[in-house]
Amino acid sequence: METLPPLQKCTVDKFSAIVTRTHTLIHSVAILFMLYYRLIINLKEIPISFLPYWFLIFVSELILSFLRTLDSAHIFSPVSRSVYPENLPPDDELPAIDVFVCTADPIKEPALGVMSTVLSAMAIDYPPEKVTVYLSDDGGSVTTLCAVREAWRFGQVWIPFCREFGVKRICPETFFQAADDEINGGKDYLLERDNIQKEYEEFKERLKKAQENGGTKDTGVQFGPNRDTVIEIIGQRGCGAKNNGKAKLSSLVYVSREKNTSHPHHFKAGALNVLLRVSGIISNSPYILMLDCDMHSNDPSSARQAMCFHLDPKISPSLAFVQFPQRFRNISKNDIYDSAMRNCFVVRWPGMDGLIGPMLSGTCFYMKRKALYGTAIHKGMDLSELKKYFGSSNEFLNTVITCINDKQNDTGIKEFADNKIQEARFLASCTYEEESQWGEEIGFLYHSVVEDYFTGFIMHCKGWKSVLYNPSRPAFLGSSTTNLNDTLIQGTRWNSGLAEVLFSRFCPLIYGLKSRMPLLERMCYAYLASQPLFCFPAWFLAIIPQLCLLNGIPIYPKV
Ligand SMILES: O=c1ccn([C@@H]2O[C@H](COP(=O)(O)OP(=O)(O)O[C@H]3O[C@H](CO)[C@@H](O)[C@H](O)[C@H]3O)[C@@H](O)[C@H]2O)c(=O)[nH]1
Ligand SMILES: [Mn+2]
Repeated sequence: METLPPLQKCTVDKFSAIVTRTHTLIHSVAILFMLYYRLIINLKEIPISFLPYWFLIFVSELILSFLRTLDSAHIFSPVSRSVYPENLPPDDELPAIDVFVCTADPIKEPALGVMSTVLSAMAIDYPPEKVTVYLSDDGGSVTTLCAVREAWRFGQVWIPFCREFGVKRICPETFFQAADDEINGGKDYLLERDNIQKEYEEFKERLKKAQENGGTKDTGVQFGPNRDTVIEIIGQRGCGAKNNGKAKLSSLVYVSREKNTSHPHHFKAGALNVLLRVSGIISNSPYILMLDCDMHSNDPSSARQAMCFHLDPKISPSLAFVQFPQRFRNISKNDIYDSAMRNCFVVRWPGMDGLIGPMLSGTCFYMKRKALYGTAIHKGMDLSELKKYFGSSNEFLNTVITCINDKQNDTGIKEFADNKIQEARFLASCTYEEESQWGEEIGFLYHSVVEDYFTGFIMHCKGWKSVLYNPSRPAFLGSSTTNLNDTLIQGTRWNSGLAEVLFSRFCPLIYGLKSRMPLLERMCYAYLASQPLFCFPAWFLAIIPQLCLLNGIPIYPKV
């Protein structure tokens, strides 16, 4: 049998595994000694008034030992991966990709940053007719709608420019800010660069005006707290005007779902599920790249890198998503709050990658659409069965059938009739999900505000796998929290979301056991879900030893 050239390789990092396992062993022995000391101590010798202190310290030590034990699973067998995109099938055989970009607040997430993400997504190195970019605007803002129209206009010159000169920094904002543009072009390049820079300044100016006027008056739509769906095909496989029409552009779609204060909107998970349905009837691509609006693409080759995993027949049948690490461009020198989250992306995720896969991390991942459609769905189901899961739109159900039969459209948007827009609006309405399994079994799950963690966990429980790919050039770059206030708000949200999972029937240690998730992977999920418990030892150990010291109460053995 002919062997195909490899698409990807996975290497176990043996040295790191030995070091970390030895460290875990030594650490565990120390923990056992400590627990032994607490247990053999004769409580009768301790004055009654000291007992509460002893008890709280002991509880803290137990919680920390428990967390430490769970944590050790992460580093059991770290792996690293490499890809060979040159071995991918020819462009016309590559599968189509939908890109989802989410924005929610036009003030906190300024239009220029959001449009940088949109433009960088449109400029990825992939056949443009196979890419459809969707912008979900949960803020329902006229400014964003105007801005995305302007972005399409600027894209007509920006994308041909990136293609022609092989620009890697495909986000215009970072391209023009950087001192070195990584390109060794001649006079032609410099001239063109100057032209594009002028166009970029004008584009920024137009965005600024749109922001000042609250959008221009001729948008033809009205937004408010209770508002209708707005879906607009901003551009459909257009051609770059400045390149004699040679360089094609991917399609761009704007979606602002219906909002009504009497219906729950389920935050980002709700927005993503609307995009899943709307994109289903527009382009129905088998793979989806998800990006937060502050996370732009920094390397055009990420799509091909991800396809090296998704198209590898050895791993692809059970592969749900390829996660890229989140990397940030605004990290301060000392990063005292670990806003870069190196503990996840550098240490824990590569370790989980050696088990059944890293957790879903909200943004920077290429997901297989089918994996979001639940495991209860199988080939041969009829429309009435599917309706119970996916709601009542026959048009959408047909796209689900195409998806589960692996017969998806590989060419992005084909033709787009007005009646489809009507159907798309119906799919984005706030009542569509009633009497369906959206958010329960289908799509992104609503059980927790950390929808990424929870959706990924359930996928792994159902037998799907994931991989982490960490290229040397960051594939995506975003902005992280940089001050204590924002870090605390974000931390509170994450921890309350994790607590929702920990104290529910989905508690990873129990639910994972029922669904036969491997023990080490279960421990990793349980570790993250148990993060909120850290607050108890943190409080107790920050207060009690000091009080005991001042009052002459011994809580540790004499040395
Ligand atoms: O109702 C909402 C709320 C948020 N978002 C978007 O969701 C993204 C993430 O929200 P953000 O407020 O920036 O949350 P972070 O804490 O920074 O996000 C991290 O944590 C989230 C929850 O786990 C993940 O979804 C994200 O991908 C991950 O980057 C942003 O693009 C928002 O615009 C919506 O679209 N609708
Ligand atoms: Mn964010």
